[in-house]
This record gives sequence, structure tokens and C-alpha cells, in this order.
Amino acid sequence: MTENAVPVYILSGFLGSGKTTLLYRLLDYWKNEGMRPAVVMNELGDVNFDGMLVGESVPMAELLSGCICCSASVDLSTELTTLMKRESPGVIVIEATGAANPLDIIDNVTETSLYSKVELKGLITVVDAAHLLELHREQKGATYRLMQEQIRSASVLILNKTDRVTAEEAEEVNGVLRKWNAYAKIIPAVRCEVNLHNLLDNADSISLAETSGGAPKDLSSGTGTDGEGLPENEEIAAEGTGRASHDHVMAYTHFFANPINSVEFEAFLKELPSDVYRAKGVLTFNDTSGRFLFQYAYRESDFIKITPQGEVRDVAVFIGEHFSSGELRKKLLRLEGRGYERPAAVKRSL
Ligand SMILES: Nc1nc2c(ncn2[C@@H]2O[C@H](COP(=O)(O)OP(=O)(O)OP(=O)(O)O)[C@@H](O)[C@H]2O)c(=O)[nH]1
Repeated sequence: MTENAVPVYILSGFLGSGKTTLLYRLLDYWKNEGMRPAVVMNELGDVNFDGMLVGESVPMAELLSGCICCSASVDLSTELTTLMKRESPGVIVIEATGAANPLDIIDNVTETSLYSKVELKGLITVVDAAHLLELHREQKGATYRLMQEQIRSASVLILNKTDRVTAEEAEEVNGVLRKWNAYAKIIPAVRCEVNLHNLLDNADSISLAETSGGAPKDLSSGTGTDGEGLPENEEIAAEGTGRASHDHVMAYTHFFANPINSVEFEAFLKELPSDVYRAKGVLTFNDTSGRFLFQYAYRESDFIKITPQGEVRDVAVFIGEHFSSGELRKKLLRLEGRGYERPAAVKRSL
């Protein structure tokens, strides 16, 4: 590999598993080591909520409204090259959407390294212990297969959210990971609190090709559409395009015209159908001051008070499989005190 090539790490893991939590830790770690990290962030929705907390000192490239692995493959190479030229980073971390197939991203990065001084160092997959346990017991579904893919391609695995399972269950999930990936070190964690030096050491220590069974051959599939001209409150749904591994995933973006009641909103989150497995957004409530970044992942929600930089509207993105965006929209409009209007929905491939 090229001398002085900039190391690149890919963060993989299903929606809500804890990738962004790990990203913040890594950025602090590298900054303390005197390095200059840069980030490529990819979101399925139109708004980069996670990027809001990264801080201005970290150069960032954003790929929004699509999944890096199928619709934005050209963009990823271009973004990496531009980031290299513009910022001269010491290390780059790519946080893919939780719906991405990491093999495609590996291929993209390795292709970029043919003409730019970057070197893929490792693929870290974060696993939500409770979510995987449930899916493994059911043994079916596209989400399950995608998680399997993300685990297989990892050079190191973080078994996260172990606070949500018993010690016996953690053992059971550990066994599943070992079965699917015999090579990668498995590091159990809560909120991705791990020894980062060891993590990066382990990520580097084995070849990705060894764990993933080699680079993918087929790069041709996957079409994307641009995000221009989308109306307010938009539905993005996969319709037989893109990778088979996640063409079931859909996202609904809701823009709020009015502040809403926090208690009613929490009740709304509690009643979300199980097909909605991830949601996040920025909200203003009418019963408490300030603005909040909310997170919802596999039946747990979280609210953080924030002061967004620049103009940020109140918005929420819901991601899941084949849920009724019309139903969600109806409920959210009711929370806002707006009547139910006919959805101005546009479908788009992820
Ligand atoms: N209970 C529990 N919650 C966690 C843990 N780690 C992260 N979370 C929470 O889970 C939610 C999702 O975490 P993120 O780090 O944003 O997950 P992500 O993988 O980046 O999510 P996407 O960007 O949607 O793919 C947040 O509310 C976190 O605070 C953990 O170990 N235990």
C-alpha cells in the first residue's frame, strides 16, 4: 500500500445500533492524539442530524437522501477525493447508513485508493445485542440477512447495548457473531465504551478480504434518483432497485409547521409500529423551552437539548420496512393541531 496513505475506517451496523455514538468517541480520541480526523456521513433522510453534534472543527462530507452502497457510489469516491484535497486529514471515518451493505462500500474505498492516497484500514461493525437476539430467534427477514452481511464483513465487532440483554443472552448473541464471523474480535460494550486503541488495533490486524470472502464483484446494480423537487413531507421507498439486501427499507420525512406537546409525542413514539425501527429529528415542544434532537431506536427513545447552527427546521425522519407513512403523517398532523391533508408523497429508490 501507498506510503503515507490516509487510513480510512468504515463504521457499519444496522440502523440505531450505535455507530454515531462510536463515531463521537473516535473523533475525541483522534483529536487527543493530535490527529486531524475527517468524516463522511451518509443518511437515508434529507437531514444530517448526527452531523449537528460533530462540531465545526471536524471536516465533514455529507451524502444525504440515499444509501452510500447503492445510489451514491460515485459520490463516495468523489467526496473522499475532494475531502483529501481540501482538508488533508490524518484519518477518515465513513459512517454508512444502517441499511448499507458494507461490501459495496469496501469496494468503493478500495477503488478510490487506486487514484487517491487513501488506505482502507478496517471495518468496524456495531451490533445491537437485543435487536440481533430477537431477529436471530425469528431467523427470517431482510433486516436479519443484512445484519448478517454487516457482521460477516467486519474486521472487528462491537457487541453493543449489552445493558439491554441478560448475561446469558449476551453469551447467546456472542455465539451467533462467532458463527458468522470466525475472525473478527468481538468487544462487548454499553454505549460503545471500549478501549479505542485496542479497537483500532484489532480493526487493522486482519485483512478485510479474509473476513468478507473477498471484494464484491458486481458493482453494476443500484440506481439512484436525485432529490430535487421533493415536496414537503416526503416518502422514500425502495421499489425493486438497488441492492436486494435492503430494497425493503423505506423512509418518511415529516416537516413540522407547529410545535407539539412532548408528552403526546412520547406516547406517539411508544405506539410506533414495530416495522418502524429507527427515527430521529429536531423538534420544538410547546410545553418546554429549547429545541431537542430526538432519537428512537428499536423501541427506546432519547432526547438531547441542542442549539442547531444555522437555520434548521423542525423535522423527523422515520425509517423501517413497509410501514404506512400515511398513518404516521395523520398522527403527526394531529399532534401539530393540523387537520389531515392528502399526502403529497413521492416515492424514491434508496
Ligand atoms: N440502551 C442503550 N442505548 C444505546 C447504546 N448505545 C447507543 N444507544 C442509543 O441508541 C440510539 C442510537 O444510537 P446511534 O449511535 O445514533 O446509532 P446509529 O447506529 O448511528 O444509528 P443510525 O444513524 O440510524 O444508523 C441513541 O439514542 C443512543 O443514545 C447502548 O449501549 N445501550
